[in-house]
Amino acid sequence: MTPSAEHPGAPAAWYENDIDRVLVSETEIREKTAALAKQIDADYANTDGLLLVGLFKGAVMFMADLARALTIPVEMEFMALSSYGQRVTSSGVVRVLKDLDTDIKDRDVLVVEDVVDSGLTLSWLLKYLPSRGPRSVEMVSMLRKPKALETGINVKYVGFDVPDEFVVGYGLDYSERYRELPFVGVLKPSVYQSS
Ligand SMILES: O=P(O)(O)OC[C@H]1O[C@H](OP(=O)(O)OP(=O)(O)O)[C@H](O)[C@@H]1O
Ligand code: HPA
Ligand SMILES: [Mg+2]
Repeated sequence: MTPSAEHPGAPAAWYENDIDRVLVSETEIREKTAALAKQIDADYANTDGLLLVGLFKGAVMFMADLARALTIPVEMEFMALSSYGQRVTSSGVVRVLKDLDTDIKDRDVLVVEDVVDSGLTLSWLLKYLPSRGPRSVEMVSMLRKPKALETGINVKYVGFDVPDEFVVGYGLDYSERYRELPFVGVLKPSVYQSS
């Protein structure tokens, strides 16, 4: 599908030349978010409030949509971790750019991610968060790549399994661009091979 397929008649947008194809459309994202929220609502129905921990910057769009789709009360916290910078492969090193502002002791924590790719970011968090004494830690990610499955990280709630291609949109960037696109698309390799 081309980016404009969901908005027929709209003029070609600035990003159309950079996107090879749409992998997950706006509509699919909306429907999947509602389905995930329903599942999470049910699983946490008997707890006294869920703490969503979103990872800046990528998870911002998903965090905002998921929080509004849930019907149980939530609190929202953010951490900023970075391992990709201006690259299309992980640097292998997770940098903490912003830590939690709140005590998570005895809280039910749900980490909210845009994508689990090599799994490095989430495996680092899975070592870090338990040292702060939460009652439980689970994860939800809108996207998961095949490498993450190989690492055996248990992401309880997954939106879409996507192929091992560099994707952008719905929070995901290449060199800080494309985060605002409402869909997830495959970036043409020519965009990053030429820069
Ligand atoms: O499973 P991994 O290979 O660790 O990759 C996943 C992480 O990488 C991206 O973050 P990035 O470091 O690009 O920071 P950003 O969210 O600010 O773009 C993405 O948002 C995930 O947090
Ligand atoms: O495919 C991706 N796109 C953007 N950011 C990412 N961080 C890990 N994988 C990706
Ligand atoms: Mg990034």
